[in-house]
Amino acid sequence: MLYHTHMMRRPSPFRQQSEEDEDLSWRERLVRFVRSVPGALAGLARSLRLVWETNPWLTLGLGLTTLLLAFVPASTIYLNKLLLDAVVMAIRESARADYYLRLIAILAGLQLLLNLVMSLLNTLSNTFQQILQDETASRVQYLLIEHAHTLDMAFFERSEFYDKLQQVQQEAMLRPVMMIAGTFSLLRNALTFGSMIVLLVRLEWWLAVIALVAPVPAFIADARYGWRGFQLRRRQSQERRMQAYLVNLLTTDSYQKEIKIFNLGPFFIERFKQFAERFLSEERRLVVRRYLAGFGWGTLTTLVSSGTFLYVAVQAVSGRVSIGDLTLYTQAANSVQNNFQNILSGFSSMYEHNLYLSTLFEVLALRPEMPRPANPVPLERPFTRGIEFRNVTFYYEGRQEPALRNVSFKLEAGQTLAIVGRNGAGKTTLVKLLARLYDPQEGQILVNGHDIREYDPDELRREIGIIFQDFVQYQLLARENIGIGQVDFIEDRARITTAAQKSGADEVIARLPQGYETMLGRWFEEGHHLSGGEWQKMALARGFMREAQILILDEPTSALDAQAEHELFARMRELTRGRIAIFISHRFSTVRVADLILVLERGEVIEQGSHEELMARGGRYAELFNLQASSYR
Ligand SMILES: Nc1ncnc2c1ncn2[C@@H]1O[C@H](COP(=O)(O)OP(=O)(O)OP(=O)(O)O)[C@@H](O)[C@H]1O
Repeated sequence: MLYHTHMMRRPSPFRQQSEEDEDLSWRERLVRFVRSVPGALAGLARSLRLVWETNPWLTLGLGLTTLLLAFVPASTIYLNKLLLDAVVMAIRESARADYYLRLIAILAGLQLLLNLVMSLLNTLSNTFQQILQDETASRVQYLLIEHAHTLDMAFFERSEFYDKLQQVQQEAMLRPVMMIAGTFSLLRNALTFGSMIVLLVRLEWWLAVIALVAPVPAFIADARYGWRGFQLRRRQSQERRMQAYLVNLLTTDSYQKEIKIFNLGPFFIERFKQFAERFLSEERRLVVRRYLAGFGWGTLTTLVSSGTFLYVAVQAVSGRVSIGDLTLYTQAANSVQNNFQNILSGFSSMYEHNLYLSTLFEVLALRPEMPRPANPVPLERPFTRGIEFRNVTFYYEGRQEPALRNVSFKLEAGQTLAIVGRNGAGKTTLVKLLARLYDPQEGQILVNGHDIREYDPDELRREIGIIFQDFVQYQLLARENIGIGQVDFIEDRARITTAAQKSGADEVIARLPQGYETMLGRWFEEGHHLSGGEWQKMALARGFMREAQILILDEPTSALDAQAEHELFARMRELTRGRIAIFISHRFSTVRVADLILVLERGEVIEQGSHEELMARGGRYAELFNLQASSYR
């Protein structure tokens, strides 16, 4: 439990807000509620647009059936009254029993018809809502991934962004339809309510007033718990993300090896359990309190309706109203109370839906921060002017130390650059900046004579083929694993085969049971597992698939065996002919062939030149080169 207090009591940006909530007076709560109305209406309008765009016909169908249903209860109650009165008359006036029996039969037939219509409308309404719900959830998911795709790299490195995404995925998918269905049923309740009031006022106006007032406290209590529930989820979202991460750790193939060998299973499972216990107990407390409060206030309503019944029954005994009227009045009074309660709780759940939806719309409203040029300079192929970094300094968000400091170098078209340096020196950062995953805070990067900010980022990236050190092992077919290197050519078998030959992946594929049609990875049926080096050859083929002007390989041979590495580098000149090639490597044997070598240390270029120049200089490069060469002797 120590772990709990340490992990969970961490200050959270949302905690303060929710604790303030506990101290609010009724008046302040009312003010907050009234202030939230415009927000809820805006949320309603946005949801309506979303749902309507998903499927206008179903939305219309749901609206129509819901509204038609509004008039069923009053009609049923009125028919009941007529039926009862006819029964009483038939008993009283036995001479005209035949007439009344016929009337009873007609009324009973109408009642049956009404019930059938009601059940049909209910069925349609439920069907429409269910389908609309599924379609909207899928569309929200689609909008989310489509939107996430437009956002800059930096968003994905911010934990608040992940928290919001997580919250949206857990809570916001079904809310738009719930909001709309809630609004329709609100209207429905309002109409039913109106029709009942008409029936009720015929007896005593003040009975209508009592029925109206009784459910108000229950509504306020419910809205308050809705707000608390939302606050709780918000507060927990960091921890819930950690919990999802633990599940992922324990259920994903690539983590299993290490988890088994270090015997981490029980450790992570225990950690998961602690999170779960904490969430469940918080959740339980809230649910119990919410429903107990609902029960308490609901009892008030029940007392009022019993009182009403007693009053009207006494009236019936004294002959002031008929037996039919007695049932009508008691049913209508009940219905008014229920409807009014439904209307109020409808408002409170709309308020709750809106809280979750606002997070969804917040995420969807995020815009990329990296500016795109209004009139981009076209990127000419082939490059004639190479690459230049001019005094580039770059800080990652939230970091005090720059990852790159005042980096300058120049590379001609067709040349090869090698970047060396210790772990964390900034090598990968440098190539990420070249691909404009981030913009540097100072300095300029030029590609083919223009600042890269003048190009359209997508067009720039089309000319860059990168295979990162932590390349992705796509759980897709072998040919797709290569083809996605240039996705518009994914069906081009000749190009895929050529790329595979260049990286040596063709030999790997030749040994696979279905060749290019083999599923890779173990996540899906008949997936085939590859070794680290085999995966790397697939990733390299992906790089060669792309006929980009700049080919960047971040430790491209780290997992290859000595022979494969040698073969690749023996052909590297030919493979990258006419293009700019950039390697990041810790192996000096591969580095020495480069036209230009940059030695990075703590984000700074401390030496640059060809292998011969740097060796002659006798500096850091020469020292590292000799160090590595001696270990091979
Ligand atoms: N996304 C990120 N957010 C914040 N800091 C980062 C991020 N990526 C890298 N860094 C930091 O920037 C510095 C340079 O990292 P970089 O990945 O460029 O090093 P590298 O030279 O490629 O290292 P290696 O040889 O280990 O691959 C490191 O201190 C690292 O912690």
